Amino acid sequence: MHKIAVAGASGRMGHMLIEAIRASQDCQLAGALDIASSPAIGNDAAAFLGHASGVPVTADIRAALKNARVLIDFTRPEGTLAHIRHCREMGVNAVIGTTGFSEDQKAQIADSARDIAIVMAPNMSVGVNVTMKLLEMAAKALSTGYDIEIIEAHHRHKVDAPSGTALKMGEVIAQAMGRDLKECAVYAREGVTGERDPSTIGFASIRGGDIVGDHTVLFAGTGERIEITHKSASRATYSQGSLRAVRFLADKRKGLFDMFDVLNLR
Ligand SMILES: NC(=O)C1=CN([C@@H]2O[C@H](COP(=O)(O)OP(=O)(O)OC[C@H]3O[C@@H](n4cnc5c(N)ncnc54)[C@H](OP(=O)(O)O)[C@@H]3O)[C@@H](O)[C@H]2O)C=CC1
Ligand SMILES: O=C(O)C1=N[C@H](C(=O)O)C[C@H](O)C1
Repeated sequence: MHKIAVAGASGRMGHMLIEAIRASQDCQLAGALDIASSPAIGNDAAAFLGHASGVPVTADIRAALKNARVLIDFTRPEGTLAHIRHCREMGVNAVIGTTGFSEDQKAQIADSARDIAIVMAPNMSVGVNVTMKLLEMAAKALSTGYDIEIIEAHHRHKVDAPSGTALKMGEVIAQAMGRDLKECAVYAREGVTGERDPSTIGFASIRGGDIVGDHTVLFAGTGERIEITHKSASRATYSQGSLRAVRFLADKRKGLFDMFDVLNLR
């Protein structure tokens, strides 16, 4: 049985994960963590489902990790970093779905992976990760003569932009084309921008309503354009992907992995 603690237990993804763990045959909820200001603190972690899991939501990270073998964390970068420090001390592996990390924060996570095993990915869905492979192939074949624009749309509550998935798509494309995303990304356009530099990769973010997560990469050439699109209709794909990552980590002691490793897409 995979004994799992969930951070951000009363968030959108926290609820999806607790539901998915409850429905699975091989996973068990072993801890539920949220920030001290959360109204869920002290409640049963599955109360929102009308069930009793016997696991209370706590703001005490060490209490949440005490009976767990792995932490699944979909919170905020500063929260994830604090949680991972405790995972490292207590020898608990981690699945990180949080997005919006700085380069320095990513380096801190990579350092923790010298002592514990971590799967970190901005998108846990199988479909998105397969889409990344399609993009790699398209980018190699369309490396000249096509302008690349990445358009993403998410719900009104999302706090980071561009999405972690859009940034990862940009990295995959840039790498396939021998470019460095840090040098060629254009995140905003306004006013007299001049003509488009063909070496750039543009990003556009839309926020509204309850859009779960849409990503389109446009390869715009002369006389034709190719659009590769993924649309999420439910967060269940993210929670199911996270449980696949938990199973993947079961025999791992240390190292930093992503969903390409979990899904054998490398
Ligand atoms: N990798 C993937 O497949 C996916 C990644 N994500 C990412 O996961 C993250 C969470 O998304 P979502 O569930 O929609 O967000 P929510 O805001 O619904 O949930 C976040 C949870 O974390 C808690 N939280 C907020 N700040 C902190 C903090 N500083 N420390 C600890 N906990 C904190 C929130 O508590 P409170 O509500 O009380 O503030 C809440 O319980 C985002 O970064 C998002 O981009 C989302 C979906 C899929
Ligand atoms: O915040 C979200 O909702 C999502 N965030 C992830 C991202 O930033 O890429 C993944 C998914 O698109 C949903």
